[in-house]
Amino acid sequence: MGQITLRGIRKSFSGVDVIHGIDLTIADGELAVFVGPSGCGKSTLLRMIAGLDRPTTGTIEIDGQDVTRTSAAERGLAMVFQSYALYPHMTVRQNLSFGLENTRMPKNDITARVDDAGRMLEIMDLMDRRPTQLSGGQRQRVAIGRAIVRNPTAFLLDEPLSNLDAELRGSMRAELAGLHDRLKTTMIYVTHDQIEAMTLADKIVVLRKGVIEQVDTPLGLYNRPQNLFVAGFIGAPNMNFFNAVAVDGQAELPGGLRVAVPGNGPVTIGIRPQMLHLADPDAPALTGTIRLIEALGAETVVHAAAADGTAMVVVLSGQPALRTGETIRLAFDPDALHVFGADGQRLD
Ligand SMILES: Nc1ncnc2c1ncn2[C@@H]1O[C@H](COP(=O)(O)OP(=O)(O)OP(=O)(O)O)[C@@H](O)[C@H]1O
Repeated sequence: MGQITLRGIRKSFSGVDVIHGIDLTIADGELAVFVGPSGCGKSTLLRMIAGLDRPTTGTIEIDGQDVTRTSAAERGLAMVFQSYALYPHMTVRQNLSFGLENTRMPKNDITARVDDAGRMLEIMDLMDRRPTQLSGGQRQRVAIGRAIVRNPTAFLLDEPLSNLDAELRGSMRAELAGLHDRLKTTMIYVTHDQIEAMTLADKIVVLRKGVIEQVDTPLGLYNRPQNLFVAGFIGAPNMNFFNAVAVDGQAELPGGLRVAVPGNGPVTIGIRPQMLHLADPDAPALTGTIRLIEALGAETVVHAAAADGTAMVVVLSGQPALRTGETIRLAFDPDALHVFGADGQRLD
């Protein structure tokens, strides 16, 4: 089991509030990702779940038991950090078994667990090496192995891949997802990288300034962001935003294109760069002047500016014949629009 519930969690450091009241349940077996910009409180939240920090107010439950005042060691959780924190003077095998040697576990059982983890992570041939003789990816595997051998109720991972280069990060991400599929143990994973969050998570918790902005599946966040912050944070390149005024259920985009929108008064209309395509010559269109073209082969990223100066980014498939300085005329499916009110909340 490994259900984790946070109720009314607040945290202040020296009188400054950094977590403003968080209620959240992570189901048993779920892979939840905390994502948000630097300083939003992801690590602080994880450290409180781990028992390394105390909440100022609120309670933390694991499988229905209040553990708010329980020590880190007694919570049955395993934490993996960005800095692998391996013991440099010990071999890989010793690093893996060390945490179990202080328990009453028989030696044979320890060896069996360490071998299981070693096989799972494909590091059996590295067992006699010391951390300095390992690559960054191998070290991170050992750090994860050290968490696995403890057979924890849940894994808490704080930016575990951020020391690795982009390619290795991608393959380790896939390995972690595979590991979670096999172990089916609750995992909470902290990252500021929304692509990492999108590819790994069952559930994403988007944080900003110590507040939860939205909790949803990756596609739930992508398809129906509840506010401007989530809309702008999830998805790459970022969503395009146009300020407009809704009158009688209609608003005008740059170029004079009228679209149906819910509500009245000032609105922000969002369209993802991938949802735009070139308009037919005579059709009404969203228009802008092309500033920069990035030809990536399979797709072309066009940076343009509307007449009022609003920047927009368009991802077109293939290699359309476009030039900087030209006007680009764009169309989209009306369902692709995201409309937000003056308070930044989604309107439909
Ligand atoms: N021990 C501490 N004392 C004082 N302030 C702290 C302490 N730990 C964290 N903070 C503050 O709390 C806020 C949240 O920090 P936290 O490390 O949780 O953010 P984060 O989302 O994990 O950021 P990052 O992605 O940069 O690691 C920040 O403003 C930080 O300066």
